[in-house]
Amino acid sequence: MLKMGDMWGQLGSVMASMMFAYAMFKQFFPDNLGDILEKYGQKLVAYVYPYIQITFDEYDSDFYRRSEVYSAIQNYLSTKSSTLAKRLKAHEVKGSKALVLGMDDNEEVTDEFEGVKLWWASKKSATKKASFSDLIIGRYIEHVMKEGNAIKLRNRERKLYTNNGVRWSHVVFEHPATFQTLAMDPVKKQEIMDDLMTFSKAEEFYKSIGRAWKRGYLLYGPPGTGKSTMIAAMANHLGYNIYDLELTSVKNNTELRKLLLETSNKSLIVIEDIDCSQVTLSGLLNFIDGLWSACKGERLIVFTTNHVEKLDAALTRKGRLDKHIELSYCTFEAFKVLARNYLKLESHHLFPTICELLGKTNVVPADVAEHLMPKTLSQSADICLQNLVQALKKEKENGKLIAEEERKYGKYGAISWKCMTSTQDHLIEDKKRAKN
Ligand SMILES: Nc1ncnc2c1ncn2[C@@H]1O[C@H](COP(=O)(O)OP(=O)(O)OP(=O)(O)O)[C@@H](O)[C@H]1O
Repeated sequence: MLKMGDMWGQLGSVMASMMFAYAMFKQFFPDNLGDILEKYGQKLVAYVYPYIQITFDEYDSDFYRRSEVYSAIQNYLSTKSSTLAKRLKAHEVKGSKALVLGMDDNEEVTDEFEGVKLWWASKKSATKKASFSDLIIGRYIEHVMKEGNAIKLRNRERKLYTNNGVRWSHVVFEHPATFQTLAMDPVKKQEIMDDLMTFSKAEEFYKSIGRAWKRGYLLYGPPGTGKSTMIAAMANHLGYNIYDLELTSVKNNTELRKLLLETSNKSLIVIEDIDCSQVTLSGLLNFIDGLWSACKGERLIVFTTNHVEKLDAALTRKGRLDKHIELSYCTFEAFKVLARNYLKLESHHLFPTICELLGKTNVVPADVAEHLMPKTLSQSADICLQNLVQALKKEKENGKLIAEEERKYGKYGAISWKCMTSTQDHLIEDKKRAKN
């Protein structure tokens, strides 16, 4: 499929040239004035002709390989789809997720940067010698390079690595989760997105303070609250690969070191269910800390646990891991995201009832999502919401019974009883009947 956003993804010519000029001059001078004036000498041209033209070759003349600047420009122009060229070329690009369209030779695209209008054109033939200006070209090209490389990163095919012993193998990572579809408190969500973005752009900062460019997150919360979903959303947000490190198949520190040194930059290293591992988390962190200096580039390391209370206190104290994120039971705000995802609903007359019930129950987003997922093609949103209301009412009743048990038999008696309720609902019914 051809993607509109990739319209300018390929300049598709032997050479790309960039022309820019202050917009107001463009109104007073014909485009070919430069050629005319050039006949009368460079000095006169520089004095009268307001355009500056810079050419970027597709191939590096010394090494005969494709220029990185050229491909960053291609990526940058791929977002300038608002100014469509009339003649396009289709290209298949290695490592990119879709076929892209680019402008044909001698087509033009306009851009604006800090109030200056610029024209990009693709040409087959070599253009005349470039003249440079310090005024904006440095900053503009820096901007094009930065944006172009970021776009390339977002578009690249990403990978999910898993280890079997000391060997990484990978599949293409195509998890659809995004922060938009993640059900959680919107303020907390925005804070995490900002934190990730700040980290991904902080190379200079980390360098200036003499620290490795890495950040550690701890995600904790009951099963089904979205820890794995958040990891996928993080990787999609940043355009990073994921390394899912299975610690149980790593025999010793030498193996761990080998695996970690093989991870690439712009990656997210995940260690799930750390509370179930033989390795202590603080031991692992000490080891990793010593290792990072050998790794170039940025890495995020994410630990997950269902039982934060089991983790070493030395680890959970501030400063050991950069960010602790609790994923919790479904709130009404989180429910609204799920209703939007699954039922395309912004409001419904059952929403106030659901809001009240969620306030009185501990239900994880995975269970709410399960009820919102239509069971048949014809199942309506009304039925899904009614099923959810029924399930929440039942959960509320269970909660009341547990509180009662807790009063009678103490906390631990009630907890073991709660464990039974998830699989043996009939026992609750029996208890209820016995009470009546
Ligand atoms: N916060 C959430 N937002 C959106 N979907 C969610 C969320 N939490 C759970 N889900 C849904 O429930 C499914 C299971 O959630 P997920 O695996 O992310 O939970 P988890 O906390 O990682 O669980 P576990 O601790 O058992 O690994 C997901 O595939 C997703 O469909």
